[in-house]
Amino acid sequence: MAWIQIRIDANKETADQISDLLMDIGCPSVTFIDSQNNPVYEPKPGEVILWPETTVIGLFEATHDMQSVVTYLTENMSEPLKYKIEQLEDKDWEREWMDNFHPIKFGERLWICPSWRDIPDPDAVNVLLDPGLAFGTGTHATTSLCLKWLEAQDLSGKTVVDFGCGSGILGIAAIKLGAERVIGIDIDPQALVASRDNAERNGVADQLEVYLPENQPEFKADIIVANILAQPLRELHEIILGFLKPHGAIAMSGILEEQAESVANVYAPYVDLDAIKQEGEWTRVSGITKE
Ligand SMILES: C[S@@+](CC[C@H](N)C(=O)[O-])C[C@H]1O[C@@H](n2cnc3c(N)ncnc32)[C@H](O)[C@@H]1O
Repeated sequence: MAWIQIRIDANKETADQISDLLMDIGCPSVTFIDSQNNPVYEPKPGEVILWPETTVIGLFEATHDMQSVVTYLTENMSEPLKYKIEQLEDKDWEREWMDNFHPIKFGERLWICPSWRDIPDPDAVNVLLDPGLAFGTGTHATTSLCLKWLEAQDLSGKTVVDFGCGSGILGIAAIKLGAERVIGIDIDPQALVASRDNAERNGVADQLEVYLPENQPEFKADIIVANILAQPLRELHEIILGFLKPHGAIAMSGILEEQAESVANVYAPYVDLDAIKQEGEWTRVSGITKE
């Protein structure tokens, strides 16, 4: 497959924002390089990039409309966009990209493994997921916070909602950790396709249902995990809490450190909240519903 990349000048303050914006528009691979010369680097969950001058590289299929990428970044960035767009030689790049992704462990027993790598521990709970598929691959701190929370729950026989399912990574992990049924909900139809494909690849398709919000059926779940953003988490709190049975467990991420208190305040009347958990600049708000 042919590829095209956008190289964007960034710094310590803007690198994460640019990475998040690229992921928002479905960029299948975001990497950082030190503008002063260090090798290509995929940050670990929650890791903060420290180089003063960083280049953020977003990779797209060659047919992608790069003008729409530039427009989206320009409209949403806090600083003027400085970038270069380059066509890539296929083979060398693909090799380098694949070399950069390794299985990642979350908690005691959960691994997210790219399909081209050996599974480090066949007896562990292994989710196969390729970083080439957008919408969440475990390398982002918000996904990591949710995976660690799920790994610590007793999911046996439970019904779980994956709200903002993206790649389906959280729902698939929940099934592999013991959940009986997962309902994935996303506003993006492509995310529903990706979730279904990934569930099939992991042999759990018969336990995962996916819906657009307007099509979701009536149901009550034991657990909900919602990795979207602070604003929709606040605005949709009645809908989100409405999915849960009494004393259901909820974990939310996609919440920046400075937004955590405002999300917690909205949920506090209905949820006995745990201590807020943080990775890098991202947080997780979780707890058990009071009724
Ligand atoms: C950051 S991704 C999370 C993907 C995956 N669950 C993870 O943890 O890596 C957020 C997902 O939420 C979806 N989303 C955003 N707002 C939503 C809403 N109001 N209702 C449902 N899904 C939403 C987006 O389309 C996107 O797929």
